[in-house]
Amino acid sequence: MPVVLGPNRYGKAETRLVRVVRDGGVHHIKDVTVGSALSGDMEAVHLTGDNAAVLPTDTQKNTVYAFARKHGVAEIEDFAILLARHYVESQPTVHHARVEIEEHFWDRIPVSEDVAGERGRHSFVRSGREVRTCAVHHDRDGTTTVVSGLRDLVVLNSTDSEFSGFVEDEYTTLPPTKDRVLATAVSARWRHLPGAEAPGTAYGESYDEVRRHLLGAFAETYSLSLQQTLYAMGERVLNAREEVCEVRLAMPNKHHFLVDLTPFGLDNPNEVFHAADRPYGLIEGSVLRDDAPDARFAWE
Ligand SMILES: O=c1[nH]c(=O)c2[nH]c(=O)[nH]c2[nH]1
Repeated sequence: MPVVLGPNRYGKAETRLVRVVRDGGVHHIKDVTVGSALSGDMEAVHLTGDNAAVLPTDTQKNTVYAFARKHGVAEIEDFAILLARHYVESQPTVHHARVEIEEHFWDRIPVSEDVAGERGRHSFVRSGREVRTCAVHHDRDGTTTVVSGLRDLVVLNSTDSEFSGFVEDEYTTLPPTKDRVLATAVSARWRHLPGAEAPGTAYGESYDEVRRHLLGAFAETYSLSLQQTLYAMGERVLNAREEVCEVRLAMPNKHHFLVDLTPFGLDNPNEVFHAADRPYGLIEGSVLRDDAPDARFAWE
């Protein structure tokens, strides 16, 4: 039976890079995980083993470290754009590059003024914060797409959440509730309008603001379902941030079940919960401007 090569890409996944910037005794660290995936004239390597078109994944890893030294790592989107364009522009056989980066936050460990003054400020504790993400594509036709995001942003409302009025069939046992705990770990990705990748785009400020609006909408929405909360979060970002044209959210419903304490002669007025970890509801959705331009490969 005749077979053909389908879509393919290759690259180096999860290159771990930590960069230390020294400002006298005050140090700053940037901790990122970089993945690159290239595609283009790759028929020969798959069909005959001819590697002439292949920029080794080892070289891609080295490029990440060399670029960190040459260009620094400021906003992850800018670093990803730099790398993606470099692969396409320097390699005739590479037609398309995807670079994804995750940033892991560190907090400074407070030290007493005496120690800080004498020995500097160079101690950090890994933050319990979310992970910041981005995925950049650059294509030989000149198109660059930028998707920013975050994951593991864990949030909880201890009231102002209901879930009732749902379909009940012969398998339904869930009691309707007018007051429940609503908790989730938000994964959000947002697509920047084309052109947003122009140098100088303030990705850091954009990130902080989108995060602020996601949290604000979660906290301020009286929730009738996680689906409704998801939409409100996406809508808030789109109304507030003109550089964003689409928001995709994935939110696991981290169920909190009221524990039955009657065997112990105790009541439980919405106070003691079992925080279950699985299975969990998974609510996913996209919210976009009605005039959002075609996403092309942005989400791939
Ligand atoms: O917000 C919710 N949406 C659902 O679709 C659902 N289904 C369920 O069992 N609990 C919930 N909660």
